[in-house]
Amino acid sequence: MNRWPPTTTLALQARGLNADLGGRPVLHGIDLALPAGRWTSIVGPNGAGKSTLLRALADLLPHQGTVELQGRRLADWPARERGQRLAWLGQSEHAADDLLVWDVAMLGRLPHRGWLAAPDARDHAAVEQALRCTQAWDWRHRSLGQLSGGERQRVLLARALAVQAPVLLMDEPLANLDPPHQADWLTTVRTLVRLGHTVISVLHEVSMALQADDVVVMAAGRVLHHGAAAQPETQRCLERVFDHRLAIHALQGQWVALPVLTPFESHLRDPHAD
Ligand SMILES: Nc1ncnc2c1ncn2[C@@H]1O[C@H](COP(=O)(O)OP(=O)(O)OP(=O)(O)O)[C@@H](O)[C@H]1O
Repeated sequence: MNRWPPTTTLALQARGLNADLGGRPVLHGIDLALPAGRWTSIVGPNGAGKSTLLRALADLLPHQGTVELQGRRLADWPARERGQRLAWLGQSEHAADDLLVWDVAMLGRLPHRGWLAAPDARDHAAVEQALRCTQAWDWRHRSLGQLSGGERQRVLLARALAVQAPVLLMDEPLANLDPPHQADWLTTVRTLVRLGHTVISVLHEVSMALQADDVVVMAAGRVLHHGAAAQPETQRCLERVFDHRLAIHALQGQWVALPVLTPFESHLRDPHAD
């Protein structure tokens, strides 16, 4: 039987993490140990604090408490080394519309390049591999502003992949992606994990989140549960945190979350009534 938590090294560890937004506490003393070489999904209702937690883990947000990346406090890593080890894909990221797709992906190589140094062959190879992986290679000469929402998301994903970091944090990476590209993303994540990378993603699609090795369930700025996706305790916690408005079923060797419909009086009024 598989034991959980797995006895492995940690990619990221948070201790006593608190964060405020707009003067309001949003994260409340979060302790979290995220194992290396696994894919962890962070799931919870709207406003639970998932994005805030991810941003705090990436040190993109002022916070109290400590975060360690590969056993060393974030603040103690030289910026460049940290940038090589921790890649980030944010939610609805803004990037300059006039930048070419190639140049956006090349931004992922900045932590690997010397000050004002031109990209070398390794940078070119990493960018090409990332753009091909997200099937954005054919648009490399187009500007970001000429792309649809999903195409743009694939370029931003390529930028994160081009870093070739051992740890990847992704907030809503599936936003705007059609089903084939969601499936491609899944394949990419599985491949990265097989190669020893750590992936931590915030996902709204619970069925997709259940494909991960582990799931962190959040509500109201706290971690309610952290366990293997296949564990019954994890799945019951997910059903609970969404007020039993979804039910998790086994289907063809995968876990799927289906909506639970309850009869309720509609807030929509029939304009022809009366
Ligand atoms: N700039 C801000 N100022 C004040 N409060 C904020 C700000 N940004 C977010 N919040 C609040 O912080 C809480 C956590 O937000 P966060 O975006 O981390 O939640 P989330 O779990 O990622 O939500 P969602 O599933 O809707 O993306 C929410 O209650 C939200 O209203």
